[in-house]
Amino acid sequence: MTATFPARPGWAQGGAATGANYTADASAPPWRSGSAERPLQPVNLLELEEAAARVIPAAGFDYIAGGAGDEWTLRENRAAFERRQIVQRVLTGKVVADTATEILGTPIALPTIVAPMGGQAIAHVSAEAGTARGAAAAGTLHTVSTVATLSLEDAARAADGPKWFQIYLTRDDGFNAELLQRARAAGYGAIVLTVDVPIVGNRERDRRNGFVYPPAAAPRNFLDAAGRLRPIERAFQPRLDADSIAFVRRHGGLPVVVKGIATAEDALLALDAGAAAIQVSNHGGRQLDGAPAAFTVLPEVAAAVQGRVPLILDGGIRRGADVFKALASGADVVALGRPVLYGLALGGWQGVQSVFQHLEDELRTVMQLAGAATVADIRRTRLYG
Ligand SMILES: Cc1cc2nc3c(=O)[nH]c(=O)nc-3n(C[C@H](O)[C@H](O)[C@H](O)COP(=O)(O)O)c2cc1C
Ligand SMILES: CC(C)CC(=O)C(=O)O
Repeated sequence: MTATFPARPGWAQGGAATGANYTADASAPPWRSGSAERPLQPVNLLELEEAAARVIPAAGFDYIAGGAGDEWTLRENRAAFERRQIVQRVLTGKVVADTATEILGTPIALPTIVAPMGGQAIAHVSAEAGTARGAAAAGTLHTVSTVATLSLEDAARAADGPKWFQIYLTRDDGFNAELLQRARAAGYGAIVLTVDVPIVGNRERDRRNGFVYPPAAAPRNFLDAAGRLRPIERAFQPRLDADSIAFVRRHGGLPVVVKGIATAEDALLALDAGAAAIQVSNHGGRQLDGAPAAFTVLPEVAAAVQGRVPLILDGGIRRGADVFKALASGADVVALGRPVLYGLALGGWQGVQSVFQHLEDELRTVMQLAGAATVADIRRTRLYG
C-alpha cells in the first residue's frame, strides 16, 4: 500500500476553521511522523487511531474515539465482524473488475461512504471542507452533519462530489424546516434523518473531561441572526416517529435516509413512512451501551426490508474484509465514521482520501481471494459462522 498520511496542524494550533483553509493543506510540509523511536507508518486503519491520538488534543480525541457507558457496544461493533468468516474461492476464473457501485442513483467508486460526524474542526482546521474534498478525491459520497463546524452551505461549496445532509430534528419546527430548505438549496442529494439521538448517550469520557465543543468547532448551522450559538443538545427533539419522517420528506423535498435503525420493527415503520433508504446503525456505540453490534442486527433488518430500499450499515468498519462481510450480509453500502476523522487529523483532505484508498485496496484483495469480481458478486456471497 502506498497511501500516506502527511501531517497538518489540528484546531489547537490552527485557530478557527473556515472552508477556505483546506487549500493550504496541499502545500503544507510533510507529516512530522510521530517521533524518532516510533515513526508514523500506519499500514491499516486500526493503527490510525493511535497515530491520531498523538495529534488531536486529548479531550477532543476522547470525544471522537469514545462510546457510551462501558463501551461494550463500541467494542462489539468490531467483535461481531470477527465472528464471521469469508469463504475462500480461488478457482472461479474471476478477476476483480472494479469496486464501483451506486447508492440512491449516485455512482461511487467503492461501496463505502462518509458517515455524518459533527464538529470536525476538533480533528483538523479544514473541518468538513477537508472531508468533503477527500471524499470527492476518493470518488465517494460525503454526509454533512447538522452539527458540522462549517455551515451546510460552506461544506457544500468545498467540493463538487456527491453529498447528503444529515438532520437532527430540534424542538423548533420552524428551524427544522429552514435547515431542510437550506440543504435543498445548497444542492444536497438526500437528507439523512438520524433517529438514534432522542437524547445524547452517557459518554463517560466526555463527562470526565468536561468536554464541550471548543469555540473553533462551534456548529455554524446553529448560529442565530445575531451570530449567537443556539443551545444544541437540549434542543434535540426526543419524540420521534413516523410523523418525523413525513415532516422531513415534506419540507426537504429530497429522498430521506433514516439512520439509526437496529430492528425489523423500526425498519418497517420507517419504510411505511416513506424512507428511501435505511441506515442500520447504533451510532458507533455512542448511544445505547449494551445494544448489539450494527452488523449483528443487519440480517434481521435486511429480512424485514426485503430489498425494497437500499441498506447502509455503519459501525466498526475498519477493514476491507468488514466491508465484504457487511455486503455479503445484506448491506448495499457501508459508511465509515472515526477513521475518516483520524485521516483528516493526520493528513487533511489527503488523509481522508488515503483512508478510502486503504479500504479499497484491502477490499480488492479480499474480493480476489473470495472469487468476487464485482460488488454484485459480493452481495451473492455466503459467509461462514
Ligand atoms: C465524533 C463523532 C461525531 C458524530 N456525529 C454524528 C452526527 O452529527 N450525526 C450522526 O448522525 N451521527 C454522528 N456520529 C455517528 C456516525 O455517523 C456513525 O454512526 C458512527 O461513527 C459509525 O461508527 P464508526 O465510527 O465505528 O465507523 C458521530 C460519530 C463520531 C465518532
Ligand atoms: C451533538 C452530538 C450528539 C453529535 C453526535 O452525534 C455525536 O457526538 O455522536
